[in-house]
Amino acid sequence: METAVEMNSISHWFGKLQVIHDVDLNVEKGEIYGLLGPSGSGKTTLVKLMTGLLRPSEGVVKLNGEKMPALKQMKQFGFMAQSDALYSELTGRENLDFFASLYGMSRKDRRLRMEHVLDMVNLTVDASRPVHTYSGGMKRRLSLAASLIHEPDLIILDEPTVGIDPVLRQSIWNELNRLRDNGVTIIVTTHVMDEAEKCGRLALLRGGRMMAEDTPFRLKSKLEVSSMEEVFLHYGGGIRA
Ligand SMILES: Nc1ncnc2c1ncn2[C@@H]1O[C@H](COP(=O)(O)OP(=O)(O)OP(=O)(O)O)[C@@H](O)[C@H]1O
Repeated sequence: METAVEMNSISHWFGKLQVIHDVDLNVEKGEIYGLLGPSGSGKTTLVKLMTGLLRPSEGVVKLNGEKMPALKQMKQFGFMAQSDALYSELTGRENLDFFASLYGMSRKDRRLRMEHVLDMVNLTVDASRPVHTYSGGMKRRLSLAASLIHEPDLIILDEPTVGIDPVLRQSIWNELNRLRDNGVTIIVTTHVMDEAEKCGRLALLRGGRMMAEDTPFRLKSKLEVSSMEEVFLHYGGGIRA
């Protein structure tokens, strides 16, 4: 198996506060890897460290075997942050066109790809409206579409389905599974249990520490419990950091 993301002995401090404690993590190419943990456990910080948005105080991050930060790698992944980086005066389609242009896609590729990702997130009908008229969920969906516009082979999604209704959430997960089947690596942070259940492997975080890492099935069977909720409570709620 080839490794998409490798984190070795990662620790991170904000000032005097240590928020990540000696994390080792490997994400294989073509898997859906989840980071599950309560609020403040370090999920966003970890994904920012992966993407090179933050440099770790200690340790090494590699993307596709290359030490970060590396410009080439930074162009090759899609990142959907928690806060939407959209232009509210522009329409949905204009926003996507802008992001596509950053990646140097040709006009024709851009048009085809835009329509595809708009359809995927069910925004085709609303694509000509300015983003300031969108609901929170619509903005999230547009952000997701923007992170996929250049067909990246690694996508990192920070709580992608917050504010998205269950039907659409299901359709987004269908699309993520389809991308995975085509060899795309997906890293997703979540604190929603049914979403965690859909990941191939999961890392459970608590207080910036990796408490456990395995498939959802094995995490449950090791603890002899039947739900992810119980796993989450065992590692997240039952142990004080
Ligand atoms: N720029 C920063 N400066 C100082 N402390 C920070 C900064 N960013 C995050 N932190 C702290 O680091 C810890 C981890 O935060 P992080 O955002 O990574 O958690 P999270 O698991 O993503 O939480 P949530 O689910 O609420 O988004 C928290 O204690 C947070 O207050």
